Amino acid sequence: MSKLSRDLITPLVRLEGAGVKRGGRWLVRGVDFSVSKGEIVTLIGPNGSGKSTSAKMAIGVLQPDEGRVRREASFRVGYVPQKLAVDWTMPLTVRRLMTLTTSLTRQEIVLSLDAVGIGHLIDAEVQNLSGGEFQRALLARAIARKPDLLVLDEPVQGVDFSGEIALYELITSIRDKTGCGILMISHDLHVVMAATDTVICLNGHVCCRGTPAAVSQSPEYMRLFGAKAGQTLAIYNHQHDHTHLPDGRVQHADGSITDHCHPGDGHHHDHHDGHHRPNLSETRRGEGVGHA
Ligand SMILES: Nc1ncnc2c1ncn2[C@@H]1O[C@H](COP(=O)(O)OP(=O)(O)OP(=O)(O)O)[C@@H](O)[C@H]1O
Repeated sequence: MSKLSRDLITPLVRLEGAGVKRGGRWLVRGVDFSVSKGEIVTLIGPNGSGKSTSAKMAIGVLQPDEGRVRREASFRVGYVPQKLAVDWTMPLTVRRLMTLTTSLTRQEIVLSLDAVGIGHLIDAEVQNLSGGEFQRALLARAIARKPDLLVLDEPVQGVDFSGEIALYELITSIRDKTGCGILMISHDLHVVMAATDTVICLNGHVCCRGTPAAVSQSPEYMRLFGAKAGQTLAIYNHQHDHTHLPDGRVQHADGSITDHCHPGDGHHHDHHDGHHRPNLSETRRGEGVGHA
């Protein structure tokens, strides 16, 4: 088999029925997804639904307590964390931020900062960066490692709408130029990067998965957000047939409550085709559908 065709079919990472248990409680269970080279996978789901936990299993920071995670031997990860454990009372320049955990040459630092459009901020204090500039600095830090898999935990937090579009364009161009796989955690339940190949919706398990809708093509969407937004963002509109209650029980569409999900519920692994197809339709940004 040629290297190229092997690369196309061998995922960089694959989670198979993976779960993490802490203090007698399953944080996530039955998580199945993979990321291949050049592929963009976006995890969505409410707060506490297991997005970060699943991403941490993918990169090996957390070991699964059940199921398994297969990783391509010796692949390199670039990780943009949701939070950075930094003492913000201490002055810190962008240059120093780049080398907090890895050693990089000056040229590697300059090239990475230039690649994300903030080469001029190399000596700026991190505390003074705007939300968008800070996210770019974190992105530069991750791509400096020349990763095969780039993991981005909420890359657009603290960034306004036009900054969000610009960041998503940047992430897509990094994928196009380097061919790395991207695993992204989205802060939004319904709006994802249009270039996403697969959306995985988590709620303690995989509730549903699919491609983002081509809403971005609709004239109404373009009128609302402009043609540029349409190229960058897409709506993932989906409806679940059950709700996970805070105490771990499950409320079904008919109002009944059980300890576990029914076999016919929107679990990916209970469906014959393996996928619970989302209902894709034209929805405006911010118009939510009920999330289970
Ligand atoms: N080490 C741990 N011990 C116990 N519980 C944990 C641990 N780490 C995470 N959790 C819990 O696991 C659940 C999933 O957390 P996780 O951070 O994966 O969710 P998330 O979907 O990324 O959330 P958010 O959108 O708020 O970032 C949460 O209820 C969290 O409190």
